[in-house]
Amino acid sequence: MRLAARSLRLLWRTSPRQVVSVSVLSTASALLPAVQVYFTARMVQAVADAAGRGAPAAPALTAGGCLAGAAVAGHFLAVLHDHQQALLRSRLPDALGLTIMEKSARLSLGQFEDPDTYDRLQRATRESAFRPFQVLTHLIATGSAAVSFLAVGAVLLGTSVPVAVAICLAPVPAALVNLHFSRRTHAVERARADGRRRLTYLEHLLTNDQTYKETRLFGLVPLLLGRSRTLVEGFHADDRRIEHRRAVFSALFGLLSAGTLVAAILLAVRSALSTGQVGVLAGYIAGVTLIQASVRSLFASGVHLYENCLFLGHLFEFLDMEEQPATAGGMLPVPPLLARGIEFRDVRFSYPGDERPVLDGVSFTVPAGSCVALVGRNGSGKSTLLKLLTRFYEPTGGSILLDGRPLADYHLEDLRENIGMVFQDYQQYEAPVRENIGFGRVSALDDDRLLWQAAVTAGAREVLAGLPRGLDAQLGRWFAGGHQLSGGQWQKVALARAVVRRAPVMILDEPTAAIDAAAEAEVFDVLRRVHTRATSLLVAHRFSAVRTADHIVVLDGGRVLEQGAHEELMAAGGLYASLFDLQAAGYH
Ligand SMILES: Nc1ncnc2c1ncn2[C@@H]1O[C@H](COP(=O)(O)OP(=O)(O)OP(=O)(O)O)[C@@H](O)[C@H]1O
Repeated sequence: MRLAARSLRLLWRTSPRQVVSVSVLSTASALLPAVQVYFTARMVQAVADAAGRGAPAAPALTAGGCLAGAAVAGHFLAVLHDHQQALLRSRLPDALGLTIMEKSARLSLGQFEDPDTYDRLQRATRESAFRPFQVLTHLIATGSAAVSFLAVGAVLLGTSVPVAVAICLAPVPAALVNLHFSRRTHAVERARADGRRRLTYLEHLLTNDQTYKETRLFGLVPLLLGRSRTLVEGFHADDRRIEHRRAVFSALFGLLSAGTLVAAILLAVRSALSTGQVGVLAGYIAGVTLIQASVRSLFASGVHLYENCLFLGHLFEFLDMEEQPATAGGMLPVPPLLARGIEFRDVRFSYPGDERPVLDGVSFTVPAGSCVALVGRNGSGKSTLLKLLTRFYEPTGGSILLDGRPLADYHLEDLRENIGMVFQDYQQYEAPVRENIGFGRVSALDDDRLLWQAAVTAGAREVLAGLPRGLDAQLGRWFAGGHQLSGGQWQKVALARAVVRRAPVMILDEPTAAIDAAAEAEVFDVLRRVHTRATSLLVAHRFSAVRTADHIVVLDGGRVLEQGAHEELMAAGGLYASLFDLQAAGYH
């Protein structure tokens, strides 16, 4: 009931007008069977009286007219009902899709990196497309069936109470069978969350332009299709088993109601034969059929309502997920220029649900206005450190200080607004160049001069110059007229996006990995000249990039192994020197 009430609230918020009209129209339609029974009995009796005893024909015609009127009203009510229902059906999935997007926007990166969130998100997305609408439909069907049942029951009350009771109880066993199988279906669907996720991933691999080349070149398509088929067939085999058993049990128990119906009709015929009241018999036959139908519909829609509410629980489970706690921070604004810089003080970190320390007492300083490079083997914790600096995660120990104050003292949104960042896995927005750069500073989306400046600083001048519509050229292949850039060109655009922010803190995670060596040197040169006052943290594997930094910190296994200027580290002959020599040897 709680779920049904919550579903109704959800529907109400989406389209209050349609919810009211569909409910009113359904209730009105539900009263029609009682009207039908009443006037059928009146009409048949009046016809019998007119034919047998010469009574006037007018009452028969009036009752017939009312019956016809009820039929016409029923027709219009059905048309209106279908119209309102169609409006609701077309509106609901999109509105709920938006609700899911809004909720997703409030979740943390930690939640997004957790497979459990994906299970919930996927179930919520799947269910939101049609379940709330079905909840409403079945709720209305249940209500309408109850109204019909009571109304027809009231008309029939004068006939036979025991038969009416028997008719009402007959469908109960079949309904219980259905209830049992609804629970089974729900349990099975819940247990296959992992399989569903795998199937979605396989679908992504097989239907995505970015995965096309690898999957075709490595000949993975038959393998991936085979795996998808196995999963789908497994799901269908389970569903088939449940549905077969549901059908067999429903058929067996349904016989009970059919038997009762036959018995009730025989009773009615016998009683009419003894009293001669054919009108009552006609009303009785119509009523028995209608009451049987409404009781069956009451239980069937009740069971469906229950089933849909269970599934809709998935949507609520997602909507109820705890929201990003990190938004709770201090109110301190970030200064337009750092005075002291950034200090990592004994920073420790493990990912949620994983005991292993990824950062184990990291301490170093990025003095204001300087550029510090983070170097280390794959998996040494460089990107994780950046996730902490941007407060996508909180350190499990130690602290990060910005101008001497813990990060948590700053307003989270303000902190992020004051960081210009190029991510290792930066986005390639299927949007015009203007937005690909301007998303770094939404207020500058229409400021062509600023966007061009950022493009020039990031070495993307030629990229733009080569596009027919300049800033307004669409990028990517998803939408009409799009231009596909090369990997390096995309990266320059991503760099421009970070530059346009004009932030006091710049974080560059492999910002030039895809850019050719000549362009890389130029990019760093311009960056240093333009961003003389920004405090920067640079992660790079290429030593040509690392050498441009003022200070270098070498991470290994989540600890600072060594740090200093390039020459100092080379002289020390440690990991840095050996990695540098290894890379230099590659060029000889
Ligand atoms: N979301 C995550 N959940 C659990 N463990 C993670 C997650 N992201 C990274 N790790 C683990 O944390 C460790 C450090 O990863 P990180 O990405 O910080 O390394 P990195 O130094 O940036 O590596 P690379 O040079 O390959 O980019 C790795 O062992 C990785 O498996």
